[in-house]
Amino acid sequence: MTKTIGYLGPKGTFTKMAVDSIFNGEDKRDFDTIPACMDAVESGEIDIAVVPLENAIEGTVQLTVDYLVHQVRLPVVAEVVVPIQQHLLVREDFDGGLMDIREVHSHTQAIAQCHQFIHKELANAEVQFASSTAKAAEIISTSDSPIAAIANRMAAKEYGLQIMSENIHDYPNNHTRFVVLTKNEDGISIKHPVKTDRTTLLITLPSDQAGALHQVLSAFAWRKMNLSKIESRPMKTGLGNYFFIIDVDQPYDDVLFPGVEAELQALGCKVTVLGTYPVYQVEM
Ligand SMILES: O=C(O)C(=O)C[C@]1(C(=O)O)C=C[C@@H](O)C=C1
Repeated sequence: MTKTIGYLGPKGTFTKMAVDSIFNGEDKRDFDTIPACMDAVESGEIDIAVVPLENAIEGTVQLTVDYLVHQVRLPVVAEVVVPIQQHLLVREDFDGGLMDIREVHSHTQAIAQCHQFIHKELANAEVQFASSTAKAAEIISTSDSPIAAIANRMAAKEYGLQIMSENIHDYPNNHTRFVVLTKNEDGISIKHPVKTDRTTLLITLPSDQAGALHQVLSAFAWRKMNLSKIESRPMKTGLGNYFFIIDVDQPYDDVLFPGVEAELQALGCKVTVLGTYPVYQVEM
């Protein structure tokens, strides 16, 4: 049966690029926000959501992580890493220079990835946040004011815009990790070589215990389990209360992971497995 896949729209977002790079003919539906996309999987309206999780320049997409942890606990079943190239787009009929641009529109993550360019090259432009990079492109395509969007090449095509400056992200090695969320992974087939396998854990420490984080990390260290990310986020229950998200670069197994979980539980930690999944790397 055809699966329905939700993504942050409209057409031309980086998330849509991520979806197209791993899924072929499925039914693809765009949503206005990342939470709306995840809610639609939770309610059963769609089968799969693909959402951004982390960017190499700007770090964690906090909205995704917080919504996943606090609102809808959907299993992560795959990850796709996509190269991100940000371009400055203007209407075809714009014939001014960079200093003539009065507003620059984009998603918060894209604005953050291009801070230096905006600061140095767009000194007369006011930053306007949009719900996605493609939404920003759509907005500027309908305005005859001297305004620009930061978005990708697909958005330029989709909304009939010209690329005024290419690759304006502040650091060249720009990639975003997207995760595939679903309640039922049966029938999902991704035809792409798997780069690695990863397991993501959510760990809550016992409150105010000296050396607790050190003990947590030791449980992985002496088993020689490689951690590729550790990040703390507020529990939202009061200042000083945090949980940790830990990425382990190996698939869940029947020996090492249950051992870690038992050890951490004995320390008073709460451990939840958010997913164990293949990671796909897309080249553009
Ligand atoms: O606005 C988009 O195009 C998105 O798909 C969202 C998003 C993000 O939230 O990180 C995805 C990848 C890029 O890092 C910039 C924006």
